[in-house]
Amino acid sequence: REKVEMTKEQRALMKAIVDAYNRHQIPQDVAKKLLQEQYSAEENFLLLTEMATSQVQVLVEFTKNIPGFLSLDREDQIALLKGSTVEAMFLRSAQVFSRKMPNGHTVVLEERIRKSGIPDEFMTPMFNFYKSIGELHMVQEEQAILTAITILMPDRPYVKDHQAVERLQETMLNVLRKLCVLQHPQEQQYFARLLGRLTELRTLSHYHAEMLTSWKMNDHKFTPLLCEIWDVQ
Ligand SMILES: O=C1N(Cc2ccc(-c3nnn[nH]3)cc2)c2ccc(Br)cc2C12CCN(S(=O)(=O)c1cccs1)CC2
Repeated sequence: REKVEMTKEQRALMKAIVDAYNRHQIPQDVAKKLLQEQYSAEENFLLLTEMATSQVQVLVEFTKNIPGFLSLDREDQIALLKGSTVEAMFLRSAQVFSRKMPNGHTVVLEERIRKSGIPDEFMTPMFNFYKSIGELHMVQEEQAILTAITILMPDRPYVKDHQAVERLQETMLNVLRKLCVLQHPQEQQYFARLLGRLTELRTLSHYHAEMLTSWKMNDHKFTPLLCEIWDVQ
């Protein structure tokens, strides 16, 4: 098998994306609030909403730092952000949640999320996804690039310049493919497994859209940013 090596450009691109991914984190006090006391379902929901709002802000900042993103057509930039936020947020939540939270906390958070008015038929696929991400033991470079690949999905609704997005995503996929070979030499199909998670994310985002409707019915409140990005109300 030929020796896989990253080019100088690929290493620079990877560094830029990882730095952006790590630079923007949600304020830990928000996540900590979830862990503190026992709240009612409504208060839990409000905390998750607050956290989701910070997550979206963090994802917008991360996206702006993806090399090439800001040179895309402005309306396409918006279309990519709106189309990918739920998937990118769930991917990042699963990554951070399994890494950041000491075991005891995960149990508490799981129970808080369960008790926040999220329907069970959504909890199961969500936690299956979260576990399947944890089992991959992605290095942070893989996490950051996989998140960028999710955002640069050319087939999002209303994207006009399909080619331009495809070219950017292709560059990321090439870096991720090499990275997987270098980081997981024993697992031939590791790269394919990572991409398989993106399919699982699409299913989650369909569930999420359904949930939004039911939350809207039971007049759950969302922040202006989430209403804007999720077309709520
Ligand atoms: O909140 C979640 N969590 C807990 C969580 C998320 C992120 C951090 C964190 N810490 N530091 N950086 N990030 C900590 C805990 C989590 C964990 C795994 C998966 Br899969 C998914 C989630 C959601 C994502 C948002 N939804 S949501 O349905 O969009 C919704 C919005 C409003 C009310 S409910 C709920 C589940």
